[in-house]
Amino acid sequence: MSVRVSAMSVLPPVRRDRIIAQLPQYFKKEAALHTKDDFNNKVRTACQEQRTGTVGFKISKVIVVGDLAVGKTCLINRFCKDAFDKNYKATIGVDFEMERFEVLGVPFSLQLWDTAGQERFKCIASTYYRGAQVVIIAFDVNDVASLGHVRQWLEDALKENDPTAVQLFLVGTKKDLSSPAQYSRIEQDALKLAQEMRAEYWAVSSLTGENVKEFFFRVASLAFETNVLAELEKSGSRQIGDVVSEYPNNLSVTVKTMTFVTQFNAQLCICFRN
Ligand SMILES: Nc1nc2c(ncn2[C@@H]2O[C@H](COP(=O)(O)OP(=O)(O)OP(=O)(O)O)[C@@H](O)[C@H]2O)c(=O)[nH]1
Ligand SMILES: [Mg+2]
Repeated sequence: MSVRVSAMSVLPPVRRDRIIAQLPQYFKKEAALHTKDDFNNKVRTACQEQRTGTVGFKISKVIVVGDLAVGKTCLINRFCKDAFDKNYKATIGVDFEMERFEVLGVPFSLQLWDTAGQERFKCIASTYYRGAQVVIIAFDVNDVASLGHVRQWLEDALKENDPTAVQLFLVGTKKDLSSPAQYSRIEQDALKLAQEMRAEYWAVSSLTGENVKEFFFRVASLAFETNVLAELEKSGSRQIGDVVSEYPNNLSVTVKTMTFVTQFNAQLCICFRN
């Protein structure tokens, strides 16, 4: 019995508007994490053949950082709840939302961490930065200073994470408040910064909803693609009998044992349901 089937049957089905079958396109070609038209071929094939290992069970951590009142909470609320609040309520510490997707037929979840931008809450928030696969740095396209602080936010977020493993996004918010001329001026600087940081650039409006869904779909898709590729690399180099994990007390887990544990967990899921 397939482990994937049992896990899916325990959870409610993924919302129909969270199903991703095509790779969502970048916002700006000059500042994209990659510019390919479609998912990596190996990833597509692995999904078709149900060879995605543990990816379907994984939850990828995404942190959203940036100056106070740039619109981090509104961005998450627009996507997760399709809601917008014009009144500012500062985030105290952190908050998080879970979003479940189905990418190329495989379940995939993002845990979206909304952090505080206010200086006095920053030290609480920063303790939650660790273990992020995706870092989203938000700035207000109508506030040059908030763009100027992006590097500091990046530095703080990367202190707690492996800089080579993190996927970075730079997001300009409140696009609805800027005129086309004003916007294109700040966009030039933002694109330059995104290129230097190796981040993918987006501009959104949580008030109108412009680009919000497209943005999060792109985040989910690129995080998923990276996870499947990593999983394929791991399983490609793994042979039956190989030691894949060493515990301090000299207990080692072999590939054979791992398979047994996975099957055992799947059985448990089924017992739990019944
Ligand atoms: N016009 C417009 N206003 C927005 C938009 N996004 C957020 N705002 C407003 O900006 C203010 C701050 O938004 P929040 O989402 O609370 O900001 P935040 O970044 O979470 O702030 P902290 O939690 O303090 O870090 C609120 O009054 C929002 O209504 C937008 O896209 N357009
Ligand atoms: Mg907030």
